[in-house]
Amino acid sequence: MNAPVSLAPATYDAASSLPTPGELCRDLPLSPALGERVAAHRRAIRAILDGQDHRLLVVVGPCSVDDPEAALDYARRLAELAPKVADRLLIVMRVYIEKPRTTVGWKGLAYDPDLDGSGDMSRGLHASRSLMREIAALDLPVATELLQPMLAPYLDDLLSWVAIGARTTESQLHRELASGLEAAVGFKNATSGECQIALEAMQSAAHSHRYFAMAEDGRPMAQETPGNPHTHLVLRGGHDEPNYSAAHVLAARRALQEAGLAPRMMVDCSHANARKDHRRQSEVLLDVLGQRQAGDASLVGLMIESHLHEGKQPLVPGRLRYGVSVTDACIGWETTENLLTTAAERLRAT
Ligand SMILES: O=C[C@H](O)[C@H](O)COP(=O)(O)O
Ligand SMILES: C=C(OP(=O)(O)O)C(=O)O
Repeated sequence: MNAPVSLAPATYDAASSLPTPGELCRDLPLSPALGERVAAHRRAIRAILDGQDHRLLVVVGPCSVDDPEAALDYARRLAELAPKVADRLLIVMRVYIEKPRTTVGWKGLAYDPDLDGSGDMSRGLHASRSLMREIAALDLPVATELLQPMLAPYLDDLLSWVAIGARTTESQLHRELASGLEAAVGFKNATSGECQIALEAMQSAAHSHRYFAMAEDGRPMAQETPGNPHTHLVLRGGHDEPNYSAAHVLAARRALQEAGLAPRMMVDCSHANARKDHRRQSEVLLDVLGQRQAGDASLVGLMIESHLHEGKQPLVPGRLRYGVSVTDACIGWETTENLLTTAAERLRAT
């Protein structure tokens, strides 16, 4: 007879234990003033999605945070620029602390803050929450991709916009998670380019769910969610084929309307829309701006992958260049500043 399957780990290593969400949030609390600020950021994003505010939502920042100091340096520059374009753009910073990988690779600050495979996840969680707190305190709304549902209760009080990525939009777990978030959620089309799964994700997330979750004290709990009405499609292209053209946007808008969903979309200027060449992001952005100027109000947002310096670098511990992406290639700060300033000017002229 087979031995009964044991679900307990063979050995328990105390060094691998993590803080509970409650413990981390007590160490790095959300002050009432910061809580108000996050609430205001969320309201501003919802107003755009509801069509009450006609500014363009721009989610911009590094592909991934590998160095919190460089991310903060970037955030300070962005926080200085944001008020100068605030009449036309609502700037939200990408603070991506976990990364989905096509096969394997570094999975982000939360998993491996030392970037050397040592995987100090406890420190990774601390660094991630601490950074998000500092960025929100600069009055920049914080955006992230929620990939591991267990991480949400460690961070969700700080998030104003959440991505469910191309590799997880079809996952029921992520739809359940989105249904309980107060932040707005963008569902990306699949890596194949298929958009239908994102529409289905929006329908699912709008409903209430009951699912397996983790409470503040780390205990499993049955989580009830109210449903999230503030979701939208993110067009990111697929298999190196862009999907931001006016024809693609029209097709997506019709599909949303036929599904009874609000016709609101964000275009990700990077990924397959840029055919994985970061320099093409400007081209995509200018095209989308042209569509907006021609009157397409369903295009409510843009996403840009940008860091302090252009390009990307291989992840070689001890030999990393400051402010250069270790995941997807990004545009540099000067290009970003010019692009956002140009975008605001063009929208003013419309
Ligand atoms: O934006 C990030 C990447 O495109 C995604 O995480 C996949 O990365 P990979 O193909 O380098 O693993
Ligand atoms: C991983 C990302 O995007 P996608 O899910 O579109 O590949 C990202 O925006 O970092």
